[in-house]
Amino acid sequence: MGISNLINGVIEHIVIHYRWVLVCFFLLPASFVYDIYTYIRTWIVFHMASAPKLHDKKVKDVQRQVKEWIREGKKVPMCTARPGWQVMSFRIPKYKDTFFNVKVNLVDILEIDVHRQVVKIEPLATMGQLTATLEPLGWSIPVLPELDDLTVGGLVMGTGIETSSHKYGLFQHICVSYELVLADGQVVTCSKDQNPDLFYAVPWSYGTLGFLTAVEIKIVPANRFVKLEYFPVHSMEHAVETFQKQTMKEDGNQFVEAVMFNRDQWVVMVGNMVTSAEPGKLNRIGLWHKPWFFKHIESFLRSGNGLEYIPLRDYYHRHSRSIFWEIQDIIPFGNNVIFRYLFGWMIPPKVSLLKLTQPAAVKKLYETQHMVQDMLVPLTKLKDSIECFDRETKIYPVWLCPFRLPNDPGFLHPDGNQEEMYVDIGLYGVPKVPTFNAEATTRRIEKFVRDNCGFQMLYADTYMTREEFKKMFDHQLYDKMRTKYQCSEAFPEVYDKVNRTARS
Ligand SMILES: Cc1cc2nc3c(=O)[nH]c(=O)nc-3n(C[C@H](O)[C@H](O)[C@H](O)COP(=O)(O)OP(=O)(O)OC[C@H]3O[C@@H](n4cnc5c(N)ncnc54)[C@H](O)[C@@H]3O)c2cc1C
Ligand SMILES: NC(=O)C1=CN([C@@H]2O[C@H](COP(=O)(O)OP(=O)(O)OC[C@H]3O[C@@H](n4cnc5c(N)ncnc54)[C@H](OP(=O)(O)O)[C@@H]3O)[C@@H](O)[C@H]2O)C=CC1
Ligand SMILES: CC(C)=CCC[C@@H](C)[C@H]1CC[C@H]2C3=C(CC[C@]12C)[C@@]1(C)CC[C@H](O)C[C@@H]1CC3
Repeated sequence: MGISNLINGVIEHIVIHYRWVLVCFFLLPASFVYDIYTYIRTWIVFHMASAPKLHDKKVKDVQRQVKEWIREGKKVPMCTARPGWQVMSFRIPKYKDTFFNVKVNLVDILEIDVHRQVVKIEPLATMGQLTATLEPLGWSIPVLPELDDLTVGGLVMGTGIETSSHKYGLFQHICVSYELVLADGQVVTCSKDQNPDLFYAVPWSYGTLGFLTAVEIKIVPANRFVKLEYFPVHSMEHAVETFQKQTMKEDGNQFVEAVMFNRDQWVVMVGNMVTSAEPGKLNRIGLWHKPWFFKHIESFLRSGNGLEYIPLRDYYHRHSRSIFWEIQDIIPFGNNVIFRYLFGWMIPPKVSLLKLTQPAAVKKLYETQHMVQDMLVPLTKLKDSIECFDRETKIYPVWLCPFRLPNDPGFLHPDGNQEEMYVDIGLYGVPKVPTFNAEATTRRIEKFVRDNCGFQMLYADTYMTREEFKKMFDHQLYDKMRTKYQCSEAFPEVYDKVNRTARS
């Protein structure tokens, strides 16, 4: 007994402290091969131009599966068949094992209509795929969430945010129309003019109103570079003021974000697209040997204000290589210059593969001593929120990204009756307060956010009760649509998919 405990302890120590061995020798090559596979597949699909032709056939297959569920007596609710390990969150949804799994394998970009300025995309197309497609054509989508593997479907049914959100809103606010297969198997299209109630109820519905089969998203002209200015600030009061000023600026910055390295050490960044770069100021931050972007940002705290030109796609995916700053816990020496030159081209390991291969000891460690949360609060509450999160977690760096929240119908709208500026506060990392307890701390933070008219992003762990959840999110329109489209047997409620006990 004593020996087996000792052996288990040693194994656990190795698994936790030397995870990089598995990651470097197996996951990085596997991620690389997987990327090449996706790249070749996409290339073939595009060059055979088969994607648009096959769309209707693929939608019919989704309808066929829903009708099969009806024929079989609607025994259990439905969900997509996308495996839980591929989902961009800490957790694996438990319901995937028991629900009726519907395969929605629609992975292509269908049409780029430059006259209407929209791109029509299938739900499993990823952000990496979209930037790779649109950029060479001189287009982009106005809000491009940065992790390459985020899917269009997940961002519509969940939510998406980027540094241009203070201008354009969340991912849902750049969507023009959705095509869905409903619980009775019929296909509907909804937009602001056609079935508007359904259109406003779809975002944040987490696949509980129907299966998404295509989305039309606005496109905007894209320039080659982002002129990025860095403003290091050394006091919280001044930093909050700078961040608010840059967000609300009259003539408008195209991109605004800030990274806090501790309560009083911030770097506020503002960017604008430009067609050319000043000589000597071009920085291709996406190259394999470049320092992790958050480390690069931190260097401005020492060197003072900065200005550089970054290729557009490198800017969009600037946090991808270091998975924000999560990679430092996985490959602690990964930012070492020798490692970067030798192996940087294989970085990052795929989030899905990290999830799939994480040993039980690592999972437990992340559950109890790690936090991944995005809290959306009114910009006017930024200082109070930071003080609360600092008191509760002392997690740094912290990501700050402002966004415009229009007063549209649906799951979330501002407290007053008019549009309001909000800010996403992203906490990713190891809490440094001795009192941290995953459930109790998160519940206190959730209460603070609710009391301040804020929202929690639901890819993260939510510990709220159903009543608290309904207080945070306005269910009126959602409930109406669930009744109208007979969803009660077909899909669970959002809460039943996202609460902590629904995910393992
Ligand atoms: C005119 C045009 C039309 C196109 N139409 C379609 C279409 O109808 N359907 C379609 O699916 N594609 C379409 N594409 C996409 C095309 O196949 C992409 O350009 C290709 O995926 C890679 O482009 P790249 O060489 O710029 O990628 P790179 O810049 O070499 O890619 C680098 C990184 O981008 C990310 N990435 C690239 N492709 C993907 C992907 N498929 N999935 C996930 N991440 C990826 C990965 O992180 C990858 O490591 C179109 C492209 C063009 C130019
Ligand atoms: N910058 C950003 O904005 C970031 C956002 N995120 C979050 O990540 C999540 C997206 O991750 P991703 O892995 O792409 O998506 P997921 O697979 O996590 O999907 C999210 C939800 O959308 C539903 N869904 C997805 N596709 C369809 C479809 N075709 N029809 C019906 N329902 C669908 C899923 O339903 P089901 O459960 O049935 O599969 C699931 O409930 C979002 O919640 C987003 O907020 C994460 C990191 C960064
Ligand atoms: C920008 C916004 C709104 C959110 C960013 C969230 C991400 C930083 C996290 C979403 C899923 C997270 C996972 C991990 C790191 C942080 C995220 C990418 C891991 C890779 C950490 C290591 C674990 O072993 C697996 C995790 C899977 C999910």
